[in-house]
Amino acid sequence: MTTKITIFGVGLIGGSLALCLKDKPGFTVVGHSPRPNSLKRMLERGVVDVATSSMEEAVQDADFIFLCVPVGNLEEYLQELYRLPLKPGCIITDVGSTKASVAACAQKLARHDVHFIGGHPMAGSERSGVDAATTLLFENAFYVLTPPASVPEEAYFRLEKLLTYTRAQIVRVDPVMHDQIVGAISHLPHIIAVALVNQICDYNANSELYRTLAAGGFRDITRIASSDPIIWRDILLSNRDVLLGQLKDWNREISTFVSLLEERNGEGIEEAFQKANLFRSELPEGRKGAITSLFDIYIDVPDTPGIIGQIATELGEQHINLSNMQIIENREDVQGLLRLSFRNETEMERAKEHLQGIGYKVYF
Ligand SMILES: NC(=O)C1=CN([C@@H]2O[C@H](COP(=O)(O)OP(=O)(O)OC[C@H]3O[C@@H](n4cnc5c(N)ncnc54)[C@H](O)[C@@H]3O)[C@@H](O)[C@H]2O)C=CC1
Ligand SMILES: O=C(O)C(=O)Cc1ccc(O)cc1
Repeated sequence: MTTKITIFGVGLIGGSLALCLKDKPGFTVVGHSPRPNSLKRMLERGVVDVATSSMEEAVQDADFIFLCVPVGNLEEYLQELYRLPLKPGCIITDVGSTKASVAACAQKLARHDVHFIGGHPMAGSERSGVDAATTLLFENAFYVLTPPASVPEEAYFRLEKLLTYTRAQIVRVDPVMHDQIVGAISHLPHIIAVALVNQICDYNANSELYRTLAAGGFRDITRIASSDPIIWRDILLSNRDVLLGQLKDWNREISTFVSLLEERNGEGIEEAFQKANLFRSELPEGRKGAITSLFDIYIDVPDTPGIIGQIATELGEQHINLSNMQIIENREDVQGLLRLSFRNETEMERAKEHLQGIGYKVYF
């Protein structure tokens, strides 16, 4: 007997889930999109076994249905789904970055023959679309599930078992609590990163030097400001009430710094840094958090045409997943410094070893 898994919205997250589940014994992965181009691309990339624009065909006999569309579209998808004939016992889940609104919607629609369990894989990136999908995305990350009390344990365990293929750690959280916590550690930092980049963008209108000197660390800490505008518009609007409260607290934190500076209060500044230092030192290590870390190495490269392609091919041939690459400084006839970013330490270590082995000088 085959297990049919249907995915609506085969983009970064839907495509990565599809890749984790496809080719597993007894599984058939079906991708849905209303757009012919998306259907063609998901088949070309080989992330699904079957691609269809028919919602009825997609859900017919499905054991699991994943909604991986933007948060703002989850309600309309749920409403449509609940009108269709579904396999008794079918589990519907989503991957949205907020959980309270979708949980409330599913509770209103409730159907006795199917189970809705909200989900949120707490890993991702600033990139989007099926081309950015990867099997490694969820490895070593947390995957939040928010089952309502009405869902039988048997159904919860069935979903939990399926998700072991993502190699993420499942955690069970109340949806309202989820939105409070994820608002603070993911949504608020995205707002702050965008506001900070936009502030510097405005300064840059007076001198291009702002952009030039913002290389390196500034670029790293504001990576999340490059996230998809539609995905993030929906997340912020969905978690609006929580974020309005947290932004008030943020304003208070910033006002404290304004006062400390106005009063030239050096002791207060030291205390603020000490408090932050202590809390940061206690953050868990060795597991992906809500915001993905990048693992970077640097190599000297000659300034010759096609060098980036050569390095990418070298790593590709070793099946090493490169997340990003950038020339830091490259003048004609001078050695350039190439930054290579990886999503995990293992890939970074393999790249380091391989590049050293073929004669590159590697810095880390
Ligand atoms: N980007 C990230 O790192 C993470 C995102 N999420 C959540 O995952 C969901 C999907 O996000 P991503 O995969 O990043 O986005 P994406 O843009 O890569 O994929 C979204 C998919 O939904 C489809 N789609 C877009 N607009 C649609 C619409 N109006 N109606 C129907 N389909 C539409 C797109 O064609 C695409 O296949 C969102 O709910 C997001 O909150 C969860 C964890 C991490
Ligand atoms: O780019 C990053 O590191 C992210 O912050 C990814 C991310 C985006 C949305 C989520 O709900 C969870 C993780």
